[in-house]
Amino acid sequence: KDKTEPPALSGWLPLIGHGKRFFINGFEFYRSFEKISEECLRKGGVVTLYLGFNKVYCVSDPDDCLTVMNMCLEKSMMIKFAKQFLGNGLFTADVHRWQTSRKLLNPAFNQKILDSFIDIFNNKARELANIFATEIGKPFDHQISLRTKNLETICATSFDVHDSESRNILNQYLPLLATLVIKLSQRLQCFWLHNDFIYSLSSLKRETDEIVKKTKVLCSTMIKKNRIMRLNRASENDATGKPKKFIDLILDLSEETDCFTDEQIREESDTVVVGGHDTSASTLTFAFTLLGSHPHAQQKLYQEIIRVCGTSDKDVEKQDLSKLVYTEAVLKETLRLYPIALLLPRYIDRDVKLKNYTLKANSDCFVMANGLHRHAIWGEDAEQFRPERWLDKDTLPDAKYYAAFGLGRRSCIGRAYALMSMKIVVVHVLRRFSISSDVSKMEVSLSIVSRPERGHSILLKRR
Ligand code: HEM
Repeated sequence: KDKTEPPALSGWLPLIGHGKRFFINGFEFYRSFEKISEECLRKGGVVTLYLGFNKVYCVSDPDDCLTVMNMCLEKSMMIKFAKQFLGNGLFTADVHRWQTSRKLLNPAFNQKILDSFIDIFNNKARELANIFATEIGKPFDHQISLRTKNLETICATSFDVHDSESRNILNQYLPLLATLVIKLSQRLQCFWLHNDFIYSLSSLKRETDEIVKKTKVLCSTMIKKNRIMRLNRASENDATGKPKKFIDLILDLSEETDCFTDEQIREESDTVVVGGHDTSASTLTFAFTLLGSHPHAQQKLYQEIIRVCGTSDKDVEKQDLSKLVYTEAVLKETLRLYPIALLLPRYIDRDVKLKNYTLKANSDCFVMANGLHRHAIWGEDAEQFRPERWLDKDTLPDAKYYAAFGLGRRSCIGRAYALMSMKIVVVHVLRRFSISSDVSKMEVSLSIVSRPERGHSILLKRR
């Protein structure tokens, strides 16, 4: 027996390996990965999982997670399934392409441009609170309006979408994106469809192609509209030195360099929309459910909000954001307990030496954010929702072990965007309503990202 090879996960079966742990519904899939990460932690932080004959390493030891993420920038074959839709956009791109695109697109997410979005963030958060106001006094599923508003926000900050035609596009976009995520997750879970040839013969491929086609048309229409508007505005952005929105930056780059073809602009645009709306919507759904079940934390949060932003309905201002320390702690703690990207899949392109084992080249690896976030480094209360842990620098583990936005160089480009926009939503909602809920009833499901699926409803009371 090769002592450098990590121990196998329990429950291996001939031919299918651990495939049974995948071929299940979304709730069971989430639960399955909770169990895998528990076993992984018990067995020392690294285990091997087999999907048919394919080997996938699962890693949750903090230092080993960092080693993998620093050494391996290539995404695993399973992430590349999403290329059918996102092509060589940042999230799915091969490393070589990714390096160029990431450098060119970083400026679309810098602090200066984020600051210019503050009015949009405030307006959208206020609209959301107005929708919540119609639901007072009865339990309701806040996830639906969060998804809709977040999609509107990401599109309003990345593109110019103002007229009724653009709004019409957005209405069609949301259900198509939701269906696509389900279809891509189905391929991930049916491990025999990981083989490109078998997949090419499947009805799932044909159905997915159909939805991809429709989604591409919507995004391309939005890009075309922006191209025309940009021509009409001439080079106004350059003249005034105003920071460029994502779409203006990428259209300029496509003219100045040969880095982005029309299809690549579409791929990057869809990537930003997909990466930017559902993740924040799920995080806020978790956060409000957790706050509703932890009145003490909610009260502390409310006190901070009225101290920094006041009780009136005025906008959150730029200088308020850094003072919303507990608000940020609540969001980080939510993502520690419920990381939206439960798994960070990487391709192991060379032998990777870990503390006790060696991961062999040409295999896949899941860096398990849920295991890492519940590791002993977080203390004995790692299972509990305790935003205060973020305020105590003496006991808080090093920031490099927090994987909610990924680890290492290939982490989330929208991290600062996400924290800023979510803080503003929390202020607008908490200032107007108190929340109650029962997180013990919440069931989480995993389809690409994790999301609350049942039992997460909240009850609002006007303050
Ligand atoms: C709470 C909100 C968010 C969470 C939890 C989140 C999480 C993540 C994670 C974990 C990754 C890395 C995945 C990996 O290593 O395999 C990632 C990548 C990415 N995210 Fe986010 N994200 C959020 C919000 C956003 C927003 C608002 C945007 C856009 C405005 C965005 C755009 C992206 C993009 C484009 C990538 C790919 C980056 C690259 O490979 O260079 N995300 N995100």
